[in-house]
Amino acid sequence: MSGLMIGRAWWVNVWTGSTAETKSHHEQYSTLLQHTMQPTASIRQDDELAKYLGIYVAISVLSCIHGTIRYYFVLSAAVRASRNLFNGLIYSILRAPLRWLDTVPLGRILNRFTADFHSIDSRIGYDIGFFVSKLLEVVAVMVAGVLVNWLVILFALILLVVCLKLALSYLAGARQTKRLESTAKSPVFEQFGSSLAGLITIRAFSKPDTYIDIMYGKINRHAQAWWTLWLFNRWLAFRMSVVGAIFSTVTAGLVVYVPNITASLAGFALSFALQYNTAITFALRQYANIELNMNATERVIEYSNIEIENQGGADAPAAWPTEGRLEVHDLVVGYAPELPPVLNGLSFTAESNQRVGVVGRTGAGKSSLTLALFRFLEARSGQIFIDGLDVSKIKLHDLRSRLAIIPQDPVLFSGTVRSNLDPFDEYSDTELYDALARVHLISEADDDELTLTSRTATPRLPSETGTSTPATTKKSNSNAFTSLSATISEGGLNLSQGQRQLLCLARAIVARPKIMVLDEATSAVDMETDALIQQSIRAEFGRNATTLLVIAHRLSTIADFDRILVMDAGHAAEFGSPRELMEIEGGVFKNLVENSGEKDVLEKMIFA
Ligand SMILES: Nc1ncnc2c1ncn2[C@@H]1O[C@H](COP(=O)(O)OP(=O)(O)OP(=O)(O)O)[C@@H](O)[C@H]1O
Repeated sequence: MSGLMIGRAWWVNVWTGSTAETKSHHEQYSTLLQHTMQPTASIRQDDELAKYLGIYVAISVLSCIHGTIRYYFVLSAAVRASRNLFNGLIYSILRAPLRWLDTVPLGRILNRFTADFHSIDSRIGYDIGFFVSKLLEVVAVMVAGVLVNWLVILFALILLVVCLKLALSYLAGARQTKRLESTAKSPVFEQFGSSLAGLITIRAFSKPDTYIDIMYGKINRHAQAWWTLWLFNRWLAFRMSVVGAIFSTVTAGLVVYVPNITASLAGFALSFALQYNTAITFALRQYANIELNMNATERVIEYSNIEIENQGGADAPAAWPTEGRLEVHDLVVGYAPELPPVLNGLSFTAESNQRVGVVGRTGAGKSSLTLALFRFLEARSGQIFIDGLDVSKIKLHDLRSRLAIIPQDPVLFSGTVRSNLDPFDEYSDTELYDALARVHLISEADDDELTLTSRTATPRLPSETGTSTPATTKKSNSNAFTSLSATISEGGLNLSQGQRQLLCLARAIVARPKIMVLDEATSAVDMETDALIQQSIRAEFGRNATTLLVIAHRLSTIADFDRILVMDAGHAAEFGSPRELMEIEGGVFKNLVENSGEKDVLEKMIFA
């Protein structure tokens, strides 16, 4: 019989693993039951039995308490902590400086928002709750042990020390491996994101297999770390089970061979050994899990503490800018402290409502000027004044909300034509259709018709109407945007590049800012549509309305503007009216006009 008991204790510990807890409960109750059912009167009437039963009731009550703590305090605290972490991360990422966004790969940021937040949301709260519950169980079982026999506690302490030592050894290796595992996940995200973005190019060059191999390589590197982590886990689990089994076996041996031990104490000691072992094993494993998953918290906090753009400053007057006068004084700007400046003492002034064209060779600093205007690049020295107000002294939000830009790469969001044109729902349908007509995404005839009707046309995708090619004529675009509810997919991918630019232009027309920057905003549309749009820009942002800063690769776009800024190596090589610049012998602008291939047209525009 004693041999059977020892054997069973060993079997339960070594081979049942995670179900050991359930088994141990079963064990202790069946032991008690066996004792209760013993025909020996001395055991049935044993006073001690009542004491042990009382202890089990106390453990059950504690179990209810730790259940409550686990679900109502620990988990809800974890949810609150996760929400705070998420808010902190999103706040930082949205205000991260340009340089940080340039240098940190998107995959790393995605990893924080996906895998790390999965650990924080789903694992840590659960692990803490489980750890607390098992810790309380350990305490309860130990208290029960003290009440029964000090000898049992001696063994319990030995077991605790051995398990702690094992857990610490495990953590020393697993901690680093977990870091490696988290780091190895980011390249998988990066590779996936960039492959998706370049899918058409990859297929065009018939290189899908190469990219699949690269992807497998990155997945393998991640899997290596993940596999090693699980080996660590098994290492700990096996050793804990062996130690537990030894502890149970020794206890069972004591029960059999110690003279004068009562049946109730024997039953208690055995069930105690099993339950204590399970509790301590799970408590330590959960603690280890918490520590490893805290790695995700550490990574999120790291990105929440990045140096963000300076948001402070004075409030800009409510109506600012009223005139739209732009002055740039000796502006020096660089992309990073360690990089050379890309604007080197740039100076020019755009008077109120003037149209200024910006030209120059690739890399001359045209786009950098627009970034400096919006303070994506902070000035190293020099100032930008708008209506006499130094833009570096006002709140970033005030500055960026009062100016408008149409960048080289138009930005559209998944939604509808309406949500892209008017994200804050501030304008009527009539105004939005007018804007679409002005950029020739719908024809004037469509606009008139739509203005008269209720505009409840069924949403139609440009692809469904066969107009997914760039806007060319009024007629060919007439159906694409006739419903403001028409769907725009993520990044405007169901539109052509030219249509995306035009939609951005329509968005700017609706907002009617006092200063507007167009960075090669119509570079992807054909000549005919470009000419129509230029007409619209002149009509919409003409005299007494808006100061326009237009970066253009086609000289015809800006040839009749009020001022031309010719940039070279980050400074103003020439600045003046097109006529004045044409009179400079050997001047850069004059050279550009003469070598453009449309000299006659341009001269006609300039000297008209
Ligand atoms: N994100 C960046 N990080 C570091 N340097 C940059 C970055 N973007 C541009 N530069 C550098 O700044 C300089 C000016 O670039 P910018 O894009 O302003 O030129 P550009 O005149 O607009 O050219 P393009 O007509 O080709 O758009 C270039 O030398 C370029 O290498």
